[in-house]
Amino acid sequence: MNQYSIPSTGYDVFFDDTLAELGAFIRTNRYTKILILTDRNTAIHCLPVFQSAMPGFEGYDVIEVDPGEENKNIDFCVGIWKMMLDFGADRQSLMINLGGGVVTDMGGFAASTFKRGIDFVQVPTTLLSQVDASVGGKTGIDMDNVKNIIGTFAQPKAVFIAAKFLETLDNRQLVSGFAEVIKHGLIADEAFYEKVKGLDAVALSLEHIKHSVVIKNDVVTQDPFEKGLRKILNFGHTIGHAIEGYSLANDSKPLLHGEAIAVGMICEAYLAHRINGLDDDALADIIRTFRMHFPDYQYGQEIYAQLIALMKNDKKNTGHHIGFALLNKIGACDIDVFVEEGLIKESLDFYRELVG
Ligand SMILES: NC(=O)c1ccc[n+]([C@@H]2O[C@H](COP(=O)([O-])OP(=O)(O)OC[C@H]3O[C@@H](n4cnc5c(N)ncnc54)[C@H](O)[C@@H]3O)[C@@H](O)[C@H]2O)c1
Ligand SMILES: O=C(O)C(=O)C[C@@H](O)[C@H](O)[C@H](O)COP(=O)(O)O
Ligand SMILES: [Zn+2]
Repeated sequence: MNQYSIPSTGYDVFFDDTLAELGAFIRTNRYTKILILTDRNTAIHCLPVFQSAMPGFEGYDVIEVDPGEENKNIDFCVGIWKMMLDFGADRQSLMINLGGGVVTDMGGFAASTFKRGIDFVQVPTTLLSQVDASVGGKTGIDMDNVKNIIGTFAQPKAVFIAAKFLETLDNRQLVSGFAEVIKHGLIADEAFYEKVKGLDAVALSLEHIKHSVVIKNDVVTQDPFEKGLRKILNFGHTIGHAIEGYSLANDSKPLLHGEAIAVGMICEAYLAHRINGLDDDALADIIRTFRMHFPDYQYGQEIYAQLIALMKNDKKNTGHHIGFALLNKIGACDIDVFVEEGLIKESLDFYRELVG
């Protein structure tokens, strides 16, 4: 039985630990073939939960990929497309993406391009994918450490959020997802930010998850193709994605997405303070919050050229100008703020000296 749902852009986001709505969706839609995309970890921890929620439902094939951001690329996508062919998927087939943001992004991309697009649903199993990645229809893969540079806007047929999946998620992954929860408060809802900023990620309740999704969904339903408002969801990501891409290429234990954008949000809060009216207290509060939850990231000035080169691929850029979404206060964010390289480097210095 459905406990709670939110209408999005032509589909619903269901919150339901029993996955009963997913069962009903499958029964009602009579797909010719059902494929479930997992990674190795969600095959172990989440597929059995899915199977026990749907006893007797056996008519599906499973495609399993290696876990992790380093595998969110065209090679794995080709592997997925080949498996879809091998399993005989046609245009009336359904792809169920059962996993974190890597699986929902790459599975959504693979489904939205296979035979020019087949139906897919998102069953997010990490905090990050529940509060952010599964909602809004951004799908994609990375290339040459440039994040999400190939992709589509493609809406799922539904999103099914079962918080019980989080029981097997490790603490580092929970905290990574918490970065996007905090971001949602910072860009759009000061009271929510105040409520969650001091919590432990493991103490987040279903209500916090729902509210975070409501904030994201409110933005993406107003601007599904990121023509304007939706860019606020990218606060922290111009610098954060560059740091994430750099870390993926260079670190033996790369930063997770949430960890990287936490660094990015501190740098971009600094930029907001310098040029967009964010006051001293707000900057200090944001720094305190992220440093309380996230590990410091050490880097030297010698990596700035690589970071700037990565930022030059940001999708919010216009011509040679690097685009940002910057807070003007906690709970409000401006878009299309273009910042020159000298000041971006100053913000990288600011973070480096802060953690140095
Ligand atoms: N499309 C969007 O709007 C959007 C939004 C935010 C982030 N993203 C993308 O999401 C990705 C990050 O997603 P993520 O943080 O979920 O990472 P992830 O998909 O890599 O999952 C993190 C790890 O947890 C494991 N895992 C997943 N569910 C589990 C469970 N229930 N129990 C145990 N282990 C489990 C995975 O196998 C993986 O090792 C990035 O690529 C980021 O760019 C997309
Ligand atoms: O949904 C959005 O829009 C977002 O920007 C959410 C981000 O948290 C997410 O990381 C997204 O994948 C970034 O998209 P990109 O277009 O900057 O690659
Ligand atoms: Zn993000």
